[in-house]
Amino acid sequence: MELAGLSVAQAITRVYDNSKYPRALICCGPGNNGGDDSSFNDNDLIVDAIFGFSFSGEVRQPFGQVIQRLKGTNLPIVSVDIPSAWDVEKGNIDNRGFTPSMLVSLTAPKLCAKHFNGKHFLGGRFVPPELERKYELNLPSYPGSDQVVDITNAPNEKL
Ligand SMILES: NC(=O)C1=CN([C@@H]2O[C@H](COP(=O)(O)OP(=O)(O)OC[C@H]3O[C@@H](n4cnc5c(N)ncnc54)[C@H](O)[C@@H]3O)[C@@H](O)[C@H]2O)[C@H](O)CC1
Repeated sequence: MELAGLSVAQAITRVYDNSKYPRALICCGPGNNGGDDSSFNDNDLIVDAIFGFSFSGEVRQPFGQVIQRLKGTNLPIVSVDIPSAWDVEKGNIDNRGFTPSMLVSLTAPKLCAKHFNGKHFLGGRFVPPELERKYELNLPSYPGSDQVVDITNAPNEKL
């Protein structure tokens, strides 16, 4: 989990210069995808760590209010693993969620990432090679000791 968090931080600093975006609001949910909450005011960027791959169905309260606020914001949103309220496989069905500016997929992109066209990083550099082979994950190479790899222009069928 710490390595996943490091990946997210590294991906954000690649795209959002810390001098221009010094304050980030981290929106966290009840599962492993997050664990914190704060105010929307006085921030430059929002990190959406509300729901990850165990999200299903329609958003239950009190999270519905948070998703509505995120739908209305003009601030850039960086989603962790899954844009919250998106169907994990089908994406933003019935426009229930928002479209983030950037997505940091962890371990491997989930099917919903096929419906995302913004800046896309892969993080979570902790998959043992034998598991990668067993599940035919076909993960891209991480440069040097980087914790993230930019997969914005990677063809969907290769992920
Ligand atoms: N397991 C791994 O290999 C790794 C996972 N990582 C991160 O963990 C999340 C998945 O975590 P998990 O706890 O399984 O699920 P969520 O974070 O999605 O939280 C589930 C949480 O949400 C509630 N919930 C589900 N549906 C709804 C709904 N419709 N409305 C309201 N609330 C809902 C549910 O009850 C639970 O409380 C994964 O995506 C990664 O971000 C890391 O990558 C490390 C490796």
